[in-house]
Amino acid sequence: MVASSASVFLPLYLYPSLRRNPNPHRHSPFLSRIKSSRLITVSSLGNSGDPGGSGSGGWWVSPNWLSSLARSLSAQGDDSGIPVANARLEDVSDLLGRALFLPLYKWMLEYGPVYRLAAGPRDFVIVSDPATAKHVLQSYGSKYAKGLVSEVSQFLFGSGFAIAEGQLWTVRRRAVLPSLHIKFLSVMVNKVFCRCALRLVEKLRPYAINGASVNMEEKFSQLTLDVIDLSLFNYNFDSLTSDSPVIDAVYTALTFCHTGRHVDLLRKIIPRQIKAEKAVTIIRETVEELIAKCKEIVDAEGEQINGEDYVNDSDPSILRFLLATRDEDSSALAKAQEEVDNVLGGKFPTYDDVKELKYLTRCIHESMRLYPHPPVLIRRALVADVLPRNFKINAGEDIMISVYNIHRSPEVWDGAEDFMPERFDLEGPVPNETNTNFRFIPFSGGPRKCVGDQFALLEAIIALTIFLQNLNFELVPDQKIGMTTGATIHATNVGFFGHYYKLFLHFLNLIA
Ligand code: HEM
Repeated sequence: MVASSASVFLPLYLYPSLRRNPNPHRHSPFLSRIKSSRLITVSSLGNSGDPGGSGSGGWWVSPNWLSSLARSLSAQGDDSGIPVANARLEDVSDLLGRALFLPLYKWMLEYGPVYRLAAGPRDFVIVSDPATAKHVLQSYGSKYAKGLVSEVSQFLFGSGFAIAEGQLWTVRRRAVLPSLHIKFLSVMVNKVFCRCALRLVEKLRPYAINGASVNMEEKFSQLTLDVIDLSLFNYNFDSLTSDSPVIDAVYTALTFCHTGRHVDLLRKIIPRQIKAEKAVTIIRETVEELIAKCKEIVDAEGEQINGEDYVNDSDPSILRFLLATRDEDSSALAKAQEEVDNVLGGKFPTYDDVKELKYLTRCIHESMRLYPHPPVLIRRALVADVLPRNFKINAGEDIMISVYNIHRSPEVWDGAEDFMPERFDLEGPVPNETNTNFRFIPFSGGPRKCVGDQFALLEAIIALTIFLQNLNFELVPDQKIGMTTGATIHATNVGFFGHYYKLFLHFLNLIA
């Protein structure tokens, strides 16, 4: 029998940033009104002395202009049947400046699982209902496209796979899928996942010995970058032990993408834009170099892979997690740690061991349910459509599927806010969009579902296993940990407060 002491985890996140963009298909009279009026900017919304108040104190527009606008729009013959959310200024500053998904959740409770939101000169239909999400995600290509996400990410990714549409995307998806086959993943476990996780444990060991606290969000991000670089490109950025110009460039580009101010003419003048341009050049050059290197290896090896080795695209999984903050989460991780000790008895995890780490795997799923890494998915209607609840959608309309809302909706889950790994049957299949009927969609669903889901889940399981074998984590008390949106979800207050943990060495007590 094995006994152990404990600590805990939860997720990290990645997702596209949003940017408003005029919809040419609807409401053009209002658009031109908005463009010509001196509207307050998003950043000034957050610094208001009178948010949502009477309109005194220097506001150029009524504090409730969004709601008025939305109502005027629906009065103009909107027969969609979709309720319009009454957005106030303070909500909108949250929406655009901070954790995008939090006001969306509030409005779901008020207006139901499908509602319309006027976010400045653009309106979105927000979807928080599994059946509607399924309809939209599965109709990619025939009725829906990526739309806005592709437009705003072009600066960073060009016509890269994740944002490409049409034939270009089809060809790339067919080419990439086979490369994430099971044979590749099983090799990754030992060669990359274990290696990178152990390297991080070694970095953390002095903290555990000295009782110093550590910002774990930062460490997990570095670990992920290392894993991706080494596994996908066979390239060692070693971001855990050195400052890499490429990693710097990635951060710079992503931050710039989040703020979303890319006006072509200004790129050569404004220092921040010049810096972002340089960062993108570094990334492109590095990636081109890596691709050339990979091509050489493939040509030299000429390896053939059997069809049955390929990862099934409809399988689910997950990436990684943060340390949890609540009592029930701590006890869940203590249980996961006990499972790790029992199953492995201190040896390194292998690909086959992962099947036995059932509880730990469900902890990861549960953390992905509560903290989905892209909390929203964006689509644009290619044609007019009718959604499952009989709501009508016009061609060109933007839809935001709130994964966060679906995952936390009291209509969808019992005890939606609670961390309960056992809600996913330990003996059943790992949850995915298919076997939960789109109630659980951390990796999206339909044709544009994540291709790295298996990779991500394996990485998370192996990393967490190795951490739990070696370390105990205890959250430094009284930290204000919040969430915000960027190119990835971030914890707020990190840097001074937030996500600091005290580490302790974990001793495996083998009792005969
Ligand atoms: C926890 C980790 C991850 C999460 C939560 C995640 C989530 C997602 C989601 C939600 C999408 C679909 C977006 C949409 O429907 O608009 C997506 C797409 C994609 N993901 Fe992931 N992902 C993760 C890790 C990975 C990894 C490790 C890889 C590569 C090994 C990867 C590669 C991709 C690619 C290439 C696409 C685009 C697929 C397409 O457009 O056809 N992801 N991811």
